[in-house]
Amino acid sequence: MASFVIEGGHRLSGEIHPQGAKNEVLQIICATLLTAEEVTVHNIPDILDVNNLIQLMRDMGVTVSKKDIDTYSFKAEKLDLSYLESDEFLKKCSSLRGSVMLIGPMVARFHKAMISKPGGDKIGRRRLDTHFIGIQNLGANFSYNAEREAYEISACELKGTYMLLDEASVTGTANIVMAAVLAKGTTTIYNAACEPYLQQLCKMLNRMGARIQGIASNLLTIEGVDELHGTEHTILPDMIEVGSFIGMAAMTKSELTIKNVSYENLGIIPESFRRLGIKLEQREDDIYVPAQETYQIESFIDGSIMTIADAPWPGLTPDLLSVLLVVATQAKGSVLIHQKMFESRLFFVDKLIDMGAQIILCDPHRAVVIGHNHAMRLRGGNMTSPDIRAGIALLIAAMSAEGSSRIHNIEQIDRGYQDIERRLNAIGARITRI
Ligand SMILES: CC(=O)N[C@H]1[C@@H](OP(=O)(O)OP(=O)(O)OC[C@H]2O[C@@H](n3ccc(=O)[nH]c3=O)[C@H](O)[C@@H]2O)O[C@H](CO)[C@@H](O)[C@@H]1O
Ligand SMILES: C=C(OP(=O)(O)O)C(=O)O
Repeated sequence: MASFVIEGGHRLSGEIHPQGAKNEVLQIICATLLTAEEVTVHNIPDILDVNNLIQLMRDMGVTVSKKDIDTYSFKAEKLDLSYLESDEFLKKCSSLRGSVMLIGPMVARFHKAMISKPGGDKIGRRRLDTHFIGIQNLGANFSYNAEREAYEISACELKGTYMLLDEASVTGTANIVMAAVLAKGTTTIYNAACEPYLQQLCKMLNRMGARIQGIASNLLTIEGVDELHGTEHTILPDMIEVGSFIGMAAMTKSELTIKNVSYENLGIIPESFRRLGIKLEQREDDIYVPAQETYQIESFIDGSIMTIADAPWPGLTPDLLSVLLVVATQAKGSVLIHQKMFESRLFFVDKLIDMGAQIILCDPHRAVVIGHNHAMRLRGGNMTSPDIRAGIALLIAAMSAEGSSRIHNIEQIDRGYQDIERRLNAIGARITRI
């Protein structure tokens, strides 16, 4: 397991470019299975989760060509269906959360799929009911093979229907949409998730010949078609990385320009940082964060203590709460961070408390942060990254801390942040991978 050694206290300056969005590209790559024709995808980030999925596609028999540094084409003309039943395939799926989204396209085009319990971060229970019930509603059968700890899914023909999802699951909605585009008749999905990841997926599917209406809303209507065609697609900048860089600039009192952020697709993210008192400006499609000696957390209009909570899009993504929490430790004022969706994502705060942060963990979902107003610097520490976003939050804490820190298990960070130490060192950080 690799580690980062971070020498804290260095200001950053200059420009940084966000990578392509991890959570979008996982959906897009799975969707390339829906056609026998070539799909070319630009702005693919070079990160562990994505590289593992690309390798899985190759193993399945998809012709994958690397056309440029961040451009790949996928041609799923024929698949090795026997590989999908192999122990190796099941093992690979179990270490990759995004692999669950193979079910929708596989059942739609090849009438069968097999999947082990998918991996991803250990951030609490992560149920798959929305995926399974949605695809069952379209006519697929699911059976659990206890010996192999895998689900076998089959369907002669999928038929469109109306469904009201029990929760607006991001990957669940993507899976159902990918199944429904080739189903007979019309599918209506209410309480659909509508993150930019999904908007991008639906737009790409429409370019491939699908008929999806209601994009960007929680009511999608999908008229099934017989087949889909090849297309080209460009992944949006990763909004979670953009937010992580805003937090990093504020914590290290740095002046930073985050380039080409696709501002219109950031939703409530910039405003959430502003509520912590962080100044940021939209300059064309860049975000400029000025160097700030201090930032003051706002109160609600009635004077009550600020709460920052996650919610399904267009609410605040849960993937940025760990970053917002760490940034609050150096703000002036107090804030309640309420992680409603996941139940084990806040436990990393004990590491911040060890570094000197003032945080009360009220329960697994809520933490009160009492900001130091930079009067007391965090101390460097020795810690392990429990999940991808806690990992980047700890990295931000270490970059702002006094002295040197060590973060273990940085594979968690590599899962979602491309070449992060090189990019941060280029703007003034001191991070060494060992
Ligand atoms: C590969 C990928 O794209 N991963 C993202 C995706 O995971 P993923 O699609 O797995 O997450 P889901 O949207 O299914 O659900 C996330 C968690 O939130 C809960 N939940 C969800 C919706 C809702 O309305 N109410 C509710 O409580 C679920 O029970 C679950 O515990 O979406 C999550 C939620 O934005 C993000 O953290 C993950 O980074
Ligand atoms: C939780 C995340 O990823 P995954 O769903 O892949 O575990 C994330 O990106 O913050």
